[in-house]
Amino acid sequence: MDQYSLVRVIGEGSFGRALMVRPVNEDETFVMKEIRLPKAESDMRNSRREAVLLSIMKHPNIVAFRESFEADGHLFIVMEFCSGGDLLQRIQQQKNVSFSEDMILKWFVQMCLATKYIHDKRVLHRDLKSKNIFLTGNGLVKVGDFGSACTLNSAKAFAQTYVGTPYYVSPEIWDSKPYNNKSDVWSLGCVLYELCSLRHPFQARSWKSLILKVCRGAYAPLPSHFPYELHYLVKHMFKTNPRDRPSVHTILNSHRVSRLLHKHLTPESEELVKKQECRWRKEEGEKVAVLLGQKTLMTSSTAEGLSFTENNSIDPASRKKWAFGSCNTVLGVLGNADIISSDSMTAAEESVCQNQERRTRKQWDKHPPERLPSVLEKAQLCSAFETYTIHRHGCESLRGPLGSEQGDSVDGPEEIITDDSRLEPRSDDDDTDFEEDCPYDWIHELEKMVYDC
Ligand SMILES: Nc1ncnc2c1ncn2[C@@H]1O[C@H](COP(=O)(O)OP(=O)(O)OP(=O)(O)O)[C@@H](O)[C@H]1O
Repeated sequence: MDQYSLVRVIGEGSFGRALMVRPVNEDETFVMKEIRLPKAESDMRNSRREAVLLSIMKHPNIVAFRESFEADGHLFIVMEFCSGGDLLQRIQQQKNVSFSEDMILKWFVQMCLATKYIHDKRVLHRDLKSKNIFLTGNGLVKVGDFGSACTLNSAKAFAQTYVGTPYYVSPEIWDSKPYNNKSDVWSLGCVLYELCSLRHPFQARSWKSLILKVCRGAYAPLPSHFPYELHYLVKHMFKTNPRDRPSVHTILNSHRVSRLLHKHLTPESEELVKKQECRWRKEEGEKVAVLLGQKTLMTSSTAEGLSFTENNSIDPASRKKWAFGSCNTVLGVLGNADIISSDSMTAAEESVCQNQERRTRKQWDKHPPERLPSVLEKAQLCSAFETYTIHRHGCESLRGPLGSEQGDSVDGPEEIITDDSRLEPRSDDDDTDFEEDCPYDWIHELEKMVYDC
């Protein structure tokens, strides 16, 4: 700690603080994340995971790790400082002036390269959003915040809770299916959409409306001046069935947009793409797993059922298969649920609730989706989930990070297109090449949030 001097506090997250620091005798500044370490050993391992995962990510489009250490009950992670701030801030600075197509593609291709690198290591980021994507002084994109990331087949990941940021969460998560590489693609699609339209694709006034829009893949079309390839890409990234969504590898290599993206590669990125040609290698995943103290790795996502071996790891032969179709259960339940209006919330309820306590994740009860309407009716728009970011001012409606001052008028049907073909399953199993061990019981977490707040 003594080897760094504090320049300023950059911000505060649910975990602790982010500080700008300068090493003694050096000119360069860094970001130091100060994370309160929980007392329980298992929770401590979860906190350390961010440092471990960041330390193995060496890519020009991922925030560079410098070192990590522990002192006074805190974990400190020192990393590259991105002086251009995060993409959310950058979008907000635009004040409704569109980014150029060139700028969007230049940024997007870098996000894809970073995500491909992460996926090739058999890691899922699980919290890709404009707030977690940074810009350097010379305009390079850096993906950061591995606080929610996980590897495969980990009993620890199983014991840990995650929901993500609701505005970026894919339909399969709302439908309690496993998080997979395509869930990250969905979130990337949200970021791409934000860059193109300066608003979030799934703005809503209520939880119900948000989840329905996400599960139907219903979004307002991109501004028409964008090229056909971008419209086409967004449409595919928002396919409700993850099997129909392209992987990042496909987006970069064999999608209709790939050629356009390749035109926007920097010379360094071009080199990288050449090197990255080969897809994930088993040894890479094994290295990550070993680092995290895990024993085995999953290699397939196609076996039926799901069961645990005696040592609580998942039996590879029992991996769950995707159900065909999209989240009809959740949609069905929500379709009959009362509209939950955020207007009924009090100011106190809107304040950010930080639920530090993590408990072992529970499995679904017998009829999980039926719990949804009753839980959501009581749910407040507060961030019991660490990365949940919904800002609300005054007494207007629920708004996402990019919500306009006037509040949304997007709940009405007029602007929304729903492409029924997206609900049709298309077998593309090869491309959904890995997923998380087991779906989260996010409703349980929601219940905790409702009753603990
Ligand atoms: N490497 C970085 N370079 C520049 N700014 C950073 C960097 N990492 C984080 N920040 C900034 O520091 C602030 C705190 O970020 P951090 O990711 O630690 O928490 P958060 O995203 O605000 O909250 P949470 O992680 O709980 O969702 C944010 O304003 C973020 O933009």
